[in-house]
Amino acid sequence: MSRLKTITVVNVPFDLGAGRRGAALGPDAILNTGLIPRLTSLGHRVEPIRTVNPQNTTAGNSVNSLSGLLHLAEVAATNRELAHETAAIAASGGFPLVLGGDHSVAIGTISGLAQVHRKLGVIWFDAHSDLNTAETTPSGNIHGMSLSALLGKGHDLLTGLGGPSPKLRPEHVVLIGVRDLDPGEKALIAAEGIRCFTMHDIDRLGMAKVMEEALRVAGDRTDGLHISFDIDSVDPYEAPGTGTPVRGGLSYREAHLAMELLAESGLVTSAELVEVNPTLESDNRTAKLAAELICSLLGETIL
Ligand SMILES: NC(=[NH2+])NCCC[C@H](N)C(=O)O
Ligand SMILES: [Mn+2]
Ligand SMILES: [Mn+2]
Repeated sequence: MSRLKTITVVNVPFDLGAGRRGAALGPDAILNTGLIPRLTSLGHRVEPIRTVNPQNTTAGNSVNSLSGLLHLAEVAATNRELAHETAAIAASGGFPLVLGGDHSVAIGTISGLAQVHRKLGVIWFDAHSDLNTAETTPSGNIHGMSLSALLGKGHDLLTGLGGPSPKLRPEHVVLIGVRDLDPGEKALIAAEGIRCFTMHDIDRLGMAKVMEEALRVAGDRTDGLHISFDIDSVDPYEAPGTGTPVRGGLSYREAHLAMELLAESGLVTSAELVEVNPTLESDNRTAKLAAELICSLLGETIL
């Protein structure tokens, strides 16, 4: 696959999947750093931006405490629309670049991609694993349930979105940067045999080795490779503007190295960058980091 891509940015200003508001401002903050001209100067063709128009308001809301899932109707409606976008872009051979929004948008992004890539590999960068279900969630926040939904575990409105469930096979999924797991998530990782590179593994092996193995799991014998990047995988010192920060994360260089190695692999077919919350910082530090990481993923190098 060519290193130069036709990229379509899809904005998803939605944050009802998270426990606090603000990530809906992420797409604008990231774009404001000058991301598009930077991508163009790398040689990519950048199509007009698409924006999913979610019902991102709690007025007349659907907080559904019976199902244990907060704002389920809004999350499902937003992701249905998003799935249409990513499916159409991928089907035309383009590179979908989704800007969230909270991490519940991965449900729509990947459900759309799965319509085109029958054996999609996913590398999921996150402090968390987002493998809760209505039964195991400590919060009710759907951004903590997106990966389990894609693996076919959870509410029908989420698992069945945009095509048959499951969207992903556990053997094609890799988690990187993990350091905060709920008990039910640990059980699911073990039961499904999901490859999980925790911060401990990154400390021991180094990021280069971790990426080599991650690419083998998600990049070999798959027909597409998606990068789902939760900015809270990076240490809060570098990425303070996010809703659920956890100490002890990826360093600035570890995060960039991971993106550079993915670019070198030539295997990546789509990406999303989520959980940037500009209301939690004053200097746009986290949005700038997000834009930089996207550029590294899409071929920017130091030399
Ligand atoms: N995408 C995220 N930032 N997820 C955070 C999830 C936190 C916690 N595990 C929960 O389920 O509520
Ligand atoms: Mn996440
Ligand atoms: Mn997270």
